Amino acid sequence: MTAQAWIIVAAVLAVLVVALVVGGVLYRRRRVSLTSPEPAEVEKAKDRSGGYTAGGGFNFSQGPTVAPPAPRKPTPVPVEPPVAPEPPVTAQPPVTPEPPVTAEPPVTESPRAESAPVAEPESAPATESHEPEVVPAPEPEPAPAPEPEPAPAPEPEPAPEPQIEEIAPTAGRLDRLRGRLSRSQNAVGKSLLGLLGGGDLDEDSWEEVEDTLLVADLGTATTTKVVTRLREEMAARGVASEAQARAMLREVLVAELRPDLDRSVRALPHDDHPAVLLVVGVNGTGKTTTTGKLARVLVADGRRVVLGAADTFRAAAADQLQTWADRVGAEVVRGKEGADPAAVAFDAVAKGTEAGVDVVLIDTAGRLHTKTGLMDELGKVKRVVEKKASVDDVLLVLDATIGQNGLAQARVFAEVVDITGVVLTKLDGTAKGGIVFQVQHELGVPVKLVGLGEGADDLAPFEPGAFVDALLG
Ligand SMILES: Nc1nc2c(ncn2[C@@H]2O[C@H](COP(=O)(O)OP(=O)(O)OP(=O)(O)O)[C@@H](O)[C@H]2O)c(=O)[nH]1
Repeated sequence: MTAQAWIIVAAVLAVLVVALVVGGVLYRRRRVSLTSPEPAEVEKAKDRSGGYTAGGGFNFSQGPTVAPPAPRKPTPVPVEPPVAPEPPVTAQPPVTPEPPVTAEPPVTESPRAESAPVAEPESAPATESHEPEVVPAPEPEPAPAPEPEPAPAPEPEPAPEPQIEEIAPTAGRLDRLRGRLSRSQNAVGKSLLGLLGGGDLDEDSWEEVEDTLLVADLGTATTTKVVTRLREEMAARGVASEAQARAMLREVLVAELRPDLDRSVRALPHDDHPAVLLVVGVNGTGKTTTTGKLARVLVADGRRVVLGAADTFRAAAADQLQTWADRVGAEVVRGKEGADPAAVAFDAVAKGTEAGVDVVLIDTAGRLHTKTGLMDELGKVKRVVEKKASVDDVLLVLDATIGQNGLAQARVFAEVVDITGVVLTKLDGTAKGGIVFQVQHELGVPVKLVGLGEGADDLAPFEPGAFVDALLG
């Protein structure tokens, strides 16, 4: 072959290679991708918080990882799931009684449905043969009126998108809500500072200090401790001004609130299942409200939340929770009225795990701590949930306005379920915030959150320093 022939062959080969490469690229571009989107994209799609991330304030942590429950047997729940939808009843087409066909085996439901008589088409096929008929001469057909345009089928109304609300920033909540506390609390602070600021106190004045602390619901044990420490500090340092008195009082009260306690809400998910939080307490303390407010905080933090409406005694309670959930785009698992609360709680955790959410918050029914049966039932709720996943936080909701009575409730609840945190609600409406000291002292469990109003964002983390500042005005 001549050199010229070689050049021609090489050129043809080069053109072929280029054509193959270009063809390959075009083919790839046109192909429909069946791979799932990048995990980050999925995360983004699922995140309904609008990318809002709290800058601090609330402190979330992961609960201790408990060994997974033993592999479940086919029937893991000892209770009937309440919300299992009834199998859809498919309407059977009317069946004309047929003469019994003896040779055939008994016909089961579905073949029967298939063998249902098929409606004849209205117009008989043109090929059918008929007796010759006298057909009248066709009348001249009037010009066909223009067919009216078929009215477009009304588009099904799209279900109204629930209005997702904007959530107040979670950082610095207690600071912003401090005014709520101080309005009702700082009468206590003023009176204490008035007494201590004068310097040397006589016995009557110390008694007055004691009375003030008792009226503020600090309880006898805490009051005695606080007064003893104040007397020691006063003797050691001396107090010449109200500012010094304030500093000393603040130090003693903050120390009494045990700033070392872990107040984080254990709402961070585990590797293979969501965090599970149980919200318990007496009727009307603010459980549902707190569950809703907490869901908002979590959503604002970019978490995906499922709410379990385990208050099955009152349909209104589940509705109330549903409203809270709709406002932040969370999902609610609820049962029929009167369903077993333990089963609803179990279902909520199952649903949350399956959907890969971060947190499942379970709102339980209010119960009188004096009703043994109801309290036993609460224990059952926790045990049943734990067949699915460990409960990370059991939050006892206490109404701060009821003072000492709240403590009695706390004791009974603590016997039935291991309380791991307290939410003190309605601190905006009471001068008895001292119950915080007692609850922690009695239960050895930290107050983690405080409710400071009926507003959707009136929930704040509890911070001893900020609380005492509010108390002292
Ligand atoms: N002022 C004030 N009111 C609150 C606070 N938290 C809850 N509430 C109100 O307390 C009332 C009872 O709250 P719920 O959340 O329904 O109480 P619950 O414990 O779920 O009640 P049951 O379902 O009956 O057990 C409602 O009117 C709430 O708005 C708070 O921090 N401050």
